[in-house]
Amino acid sequence: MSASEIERTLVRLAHEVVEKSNGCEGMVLVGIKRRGVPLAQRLASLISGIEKCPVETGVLDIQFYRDDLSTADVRPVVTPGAIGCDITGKDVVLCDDVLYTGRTIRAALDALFDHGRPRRVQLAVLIDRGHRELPIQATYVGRQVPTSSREIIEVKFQEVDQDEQVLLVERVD
Ligand SMILES: O=P(O)(O)OC[C@H]1O[C@H](OP(=O)(O)OP(=O)(O)O)[C@H](O)[C@@H]1O
Ligand SMILES: O=c1cc[nH]c(=O)[nH]1
Repeated sequence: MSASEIERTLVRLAHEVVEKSNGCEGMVLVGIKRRGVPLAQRLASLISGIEKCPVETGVLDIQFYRDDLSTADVRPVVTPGAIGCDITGKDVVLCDDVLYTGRTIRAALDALFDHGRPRRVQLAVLIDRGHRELPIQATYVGRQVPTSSREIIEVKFQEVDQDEQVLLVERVD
Protein backbone atom coordinates (compact mmCIF):
# COMPACT_ATOMS: atom_id res chain seq x y z
CA MET A 1 0.00 0.00 0.00
CA SER A 2 1.22 3.46 -0.83
CA ALA A 3 0.94 6.45 1.48
CA SER A 4 -2.21 7.63 -0.32
CA GLU A 5 -3.80 4.17 -0.10
CA ILE A 6 -3.07 4.11 3.64
CA GLU A 7 -4.61 7.57 4.01
CA ARG A 8 -7.75 6.63 2.07
CA THR A 9 -8.08 3.44 4.12
CA LEU A 10 -7.82 5.34 7.40
CA VAL A 11 -10.48 7.82 6.26
CA ARG A 12 -12.80 4.88 5.52
CA LEU A 13 -12.03 3.25 8.87
CA ALA A 14 -12.75 6.52 10.69
CA HIS A 15 -16.16 6.74 8.98
CA GLU A 16 -16.89 3.11 9.86
CA VAL A 17 -16.03 3.71 13.52
CA VAL A 18 -18.31 6.77 13.66
CA GLU A 19 -21.14 4.93 11.88
CA LYS A 20 -20.98 1.83 14.06
CA SER A 21 -20.56 3.82 17.28
CA ASN A 22 -23.18 6.40 16.34
CA GLY A 23 -20.75 9.27 17.03
CA CYS A 24 -17.75 9.56 19.29
CA GLU A 25 -19.26 10.24 22.71
CA GLY A 26 -17.17 8.48 25.39
CA MET A 27 -14.80 7.02 22.82
CA VAL A 28 -11.12 6.36 23.55
CA LEU A 29 -8.71 5.06 20.93
CA VAL A 30 -5.94 3.02 22.56
CA GLY A 31 -2.90 2.30 20.40
CA ILE A 32 -0.62 -0.69 20.91
CA LYS A 33 3.06 0.23 20.69
CA ARG A 34 4.64 0.77 18.44
CA ARG A 35 2.71 1.34 15.25
CA GLY A 36 -0.72 1.09 16.83
CA VAL A 37 0.00 4.41 18.50
CA PRO A 38 0.20 6.59 15.36
CA LEU A 39 -2.73 4.58 13.98
CA ALA A 40 -4.85 5.49 17.04
CA GLN A 41 -3.76 9.13 16.87
CA ARG A 42 -4.53 9.46 13.16
CA LEU A 43 -7.92 7.76 13.50
CA ALA A 44 -8.77 9.94 16.51
CA SER A 45 -7.89 13.04 14.54
CA LEU A 46 -9.99 11.92 11.54
CA ILE A 47 -12.97 10.98 13.75
CA SER A 48 -12.65 14.25 15.58
CA GLY A 49 -12.75 16.09 12.24
CA ILE A 50 -15.83 14.15 11.08
CA GLU A 51 -17.79 14.51 14.33
CA LYS A 52 -16.42 17.90 15.44
CA CYS A 53 -15.72 16.60 18.92
CA PRO A 54 -12.48 15.75 20.75
CA VAL A 55 -11.49 12.07 20.81
CA GLU A 56 -9.18 10.82 23.55
CA THR A 57 -6.25 8.50 22.88
CA GLY A 58 -4.18 6.16 25.06
CA VAL A 59 -1.16 3.88 24.74
CA LEU A 60 -0.50 0.25 25.68
CA ASP A 61 3.09 -0.96 25.64
CA ILE A 62 3.18 -4.69 24.82
CA GLN A 63 6.27 -6.45 23.59
CA PHE A 64 6.85 -10.05 22.67
CA TYR A 65 9.80 -12.28 23.11
CA ARG A 66 9.65 -14.80 20.31
CA ASP A 67 12.17 -16.70 18.24
CA ASP A 68 10.21 -16.53 15.02
CA LEU A 69 6.86 -15.25 13.87
CA SER A 70 5.14 -18.62 13.46
CA THR A 71 5.65 -20.52 16.71
CA ALA A 72 3.10 -20.65 19.47
CA ASP A 73 5.79 -20.12 22.10
CA VAL A 74 5.62 -16.39 22.52
CA ARG A 75 5.60 -14.48 25.75
CA PRO A 76 3.78 -11.19 25.86
CA VAL A 77 5.38 -8.73 28.22
CA VAL A 78 3.24 -5.79 29.20
CA THR A 79 5.29 -2.83 30.27
CA PRO A 80 3.60 -1.38 33.30
CA GLY A 81 2.85 2.29 33.08
CA ALA A 82 0.25 4.83 32.40
CA ILE A 83 -2.20 4.21 29.60
CA GLY A 84 -2.67 7.96 29.52
CA CYS A 85 -6.46 8.03 29.74
CA ASP A 86 -9.38 6.87 31.88
CA ILE A 87 -11.08 3.87 30.24
CA THR A 88 -13.70 3.01 32.85
CA GLY A 89 -17.18 3.20 31.33
CA LYS A 90 -15.66 4.21 27.99
CA ASP A 91 -16.10 2.89 24.47
CA VAL A 92 -12.54 1.71 23.79
CA VAL A 93 -11.23 1.05 20.28
CA LEU A 94 -7.93 -0.85 20.46
CA CYS A 95 -5.74 -0.02 17.47
CA ASP A 96 -2.87 -1.97 15.96
CA ASP A 97 -1.18 -2.08 12.58
CA VAL A 98 -1.19 -5.86 11.93
CA LEU A 99 -3.44 -8.65 13.22
CA TYR A 100 -1.75 -12.05 12.88
CA THR A 101 -1.95 -14.77 15.56
CA GLY A 102 -4.05 -12.58 17.86
CA ARG A 103 -1.61 -12.93 20.78
CA THR A 104 -0.84 -9.23 20.98
CA ILE A 105 -4.54 -8.42 21.22
CA ARG A 106 -5.13 -11.06 23.89
CA ALA A 107 -2.31 -9.51 25.94
CA ALA A 108 -3.67 -6.04 25.23
CA LEU A 109 -7.12 -7.01 26.54
CA ASP A 110 -5.55 -8.33 29.76
CA ALA A 111 -3.53 -5.15 30.15
CA LEU A 112 -6.52 -2.96 29.36
CA PHE A 113 -8.65 -4.50 32.10
CA ASP A 114 -5.82 -3.92 34.58
CA HIS A 115 -6.36 -0.22 33.91
CA GLY A 116 -10.15 -0.12 34.36
CA ARG A 117 -13.51 -1.43 33.17
CA PRO A 118 -14.44 -0.20 29.71
CA ARG A 119 -18.10 -0.26 28.62
CA ARG A 120 -17.15 -1.87 25.31
CA VAL A 121 -13.94 -2.82 23.53
CA GLN A 122 -13.63 -2.92 19.74
CA LEU A 123 -10.57 -3.57 17.59
CA ALA A 124 -9.30 -1.63 14.58
CA VAL A 125 -6.36 -2.91 12.51
CA LEU A 126 -4.81 -1.64 9.31
CA ILE A 127 -3.95 -5.15 8.04
CA ASP A 128 -5.48 -8.53 8.86
CA ARG A 129 -3.10 -11.14 7.46
CA GLY A 130 -4.90 -14.21 8.84
CA HIS A 131 -3.24 -17.17 10.65
CA ARG A 132 -5.11 -16.65 13.91
CA GLU A 133 -4.12 -18.87 16.83
CA LEU A 134 -6.80 -17.46 19.13
CA PRO A 135 -10.51 -16.68 18.65
CA ILE A 136 -9.94 -12.96 18.03
CA GLN A 137 -11.50 -10.89 15.28
CA ALA A 138 -11.16 -7.21 14.38
CA THR A 139 -14.22 -4.96 14.32
CA TYR A 140 -12.63 -2.67 11.69
CA VAL A 141 -10.16 -3.94 9.08
CA GLY A 142 -8.28 -1.68 6.67
CA ARG A 143 -7.32 -4.50 4.35
CA GLN A 144 -7.48 -8.30 4.48
CA VAL A 145 -4.23 -9.66 3.04
CA PRO A 146 -4.06 -13.42 2.47
CA THR A 147 -0.50 -14.46 3.38
CA SER A 148 1.61 -17.56 3.69
CA SER A 149 3.39 -18.19 6.96
CA ARG A 150 6.68 -17.47 5.14
CA GLU A 151 5.59 -13.92 4.45
CA ILE A 152 5.70 -10.86 6.67
CA ILE A 153 3.68 -7.70 6.53
CA GLU A 154 5.84 -4.64 7.12
CA VAL A 155 3.92 -1.52 8.02
CA LYS A 156 5.91 1.69 7.89
CA PHE A 157 4.51 4.87 9.38
CA GLN A 158 6.17 8.28 9.17
CA GLU A 159 5.98 8.77 12.94
CA VAL A 160 7.95 5.56 13.64
CA ASP A 161 9.82 4.71 10.44
CA GLN A 162 10.20 8.04 8.61
CA ASP A 163 8.57 6.20 5.71
CA GLU A 164 4.96 5.47 4.76
CA GLN A 165 3.98 2.21 3.08
CA VAL A 166 2.83 -1.36 3.68
CA LEU A 167 4.94 -4.16 2.21
CA LEU A 168 4.48 -7.91 1.86
CA VAL A 169 7.94 -9.46 2.12
CA GLU A 170 9.35 -12.98 2.16
CA ARG A 171 10.74 -14.03 5.51
CA VAL A 172 14.48 -14.78 5.50
CA ASP A 173 15.54 -17.55 7.89
O1 LIG B 1 -1.27 -11.01 16.13
P1 LIG B 1 0.18 -11.16 16.55
O2 LIG B 1 0.78 -12.47 16.14
O3 LIG B 1 0.40 -10.87 17.98
O4 LIG B 1 1.01 -10.12 15.68
C1 LIG B 1 0.66 -8.78 15.54
C2 LIG B 1 1.66 -7.88 16.21
O5 LIG B 1 2.94 -8.03 15.60
C3 LIG B 1 3.47 -6.74 15.34
O6 LIG B 1 4.20 -6.29 16.40
P2 LIG B 1 5.71 -6.74 16.62
O7 LIG B 1 5.75 -7.81 17.66
O8 LIG B 1 6.34 -7.06 15.31
O9 LIG B 1 6.34 -5.43 17.29
P3 LIG B 1 6.58 -3.97 16.72
O10 LIG B 1 5.29 -3.45 16.14
O11 LIG B 1 7.00 -3.18 17.92
O12 LIG B 1 7.66 -4.07 15.68
C4 LIG B 1 2.26 -5.89 15.10
O13 LIG B 1 2.54 -4.53 15.35
C5 LIG B 1 1.25 -6.44 16.06
O14 LIG B 1 1.31 -5.76 17.28
O1 LIG C 1 3.59 -10.27 9.30
C1 LIG C 1 3.54 -9.77 10.43
C2 LIG C 1 3.16 -10.52 11.56
C3 LIG C 1 3.09 -9.91 12.75
N1 LIG C 1 3.39 -8.61 12.84
C4 LIG C 1 3.76 -7.89 11.78
O2 LIG C 1 4.03 -6.69 11.89
N2 LIG C 1 3.82 -8.49 10.57
